[in-house]
Amino acid sequence: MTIPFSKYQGTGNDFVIIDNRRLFFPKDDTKLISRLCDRKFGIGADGLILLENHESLDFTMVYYNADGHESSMCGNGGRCIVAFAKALHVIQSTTLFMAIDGVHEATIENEIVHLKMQDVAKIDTKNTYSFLNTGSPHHVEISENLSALDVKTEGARIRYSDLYGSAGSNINFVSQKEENVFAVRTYERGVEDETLSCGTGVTAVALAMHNQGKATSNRLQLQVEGGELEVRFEKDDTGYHSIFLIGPATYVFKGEITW
Ligand SMILES: N[C@@H](CCC[C@H](N)C(=O)O)C(=O)O
Repeated sequence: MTIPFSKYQGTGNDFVIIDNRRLFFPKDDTKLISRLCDRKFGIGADGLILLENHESLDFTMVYYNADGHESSMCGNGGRCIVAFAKALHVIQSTTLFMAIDGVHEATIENEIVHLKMQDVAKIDTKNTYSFLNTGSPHHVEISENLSALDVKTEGARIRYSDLYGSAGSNINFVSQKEENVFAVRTYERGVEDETLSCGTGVTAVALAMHNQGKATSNRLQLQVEGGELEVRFEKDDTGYHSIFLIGPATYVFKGEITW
């Protein structure tokens, strides 16, 4: 069997992306997917994404974490599949596509993708953290010493705690740099490690910081280990809407696996 693939990254969150419009990919083969994502025994990636046909929209995005299991929305993966769809000539510079959390609108120009995220009506804020769903579940917590933090150990402790049960959560640690600028490090569920960036994660951080009154603007800069992202949004009585995740989505290389 031969599987052609492309590798893309969005601020260092990296993905194997496969054109599955002919539905040839064995979608239930968890071992194969985790092997392809393995950094020593495979191509290496935080996740694998399939691009498939959709009956009325431009395409469907199917997202798997590096552990081989299909998961909830991936913001950086969403930006990368838009770049991939453009390279395949499936889209030009604007698109509407389907993902697990519903329809997404996006534009791409010079590798910069503006991806519309799902509306967020509810943010649970406790003493030390906020929890919200931006397409994937996110715990957001301020860290006094972000650069020295052992994100893998501390993230795993919270992810597997009674707080989130068997479903778990992604865990984001945040440090405020300026009024509307935040540094973020994320432990990703399904990768079970820190990644260099998480799109739904920085979206959650931006909304949580605004909701807690720590940010004044509706355009926040998020510094992640792999680069910089921007989140824009509107807020009214129903919550946060018109949320956009903005940043680069970059082609890395392509190849094919044969076995
Ligand atoms: N990398 C992602 C989030 C991917 C999903 C996450 N690991 C989960 O299972 O919830 C992003 O950029 O949003």
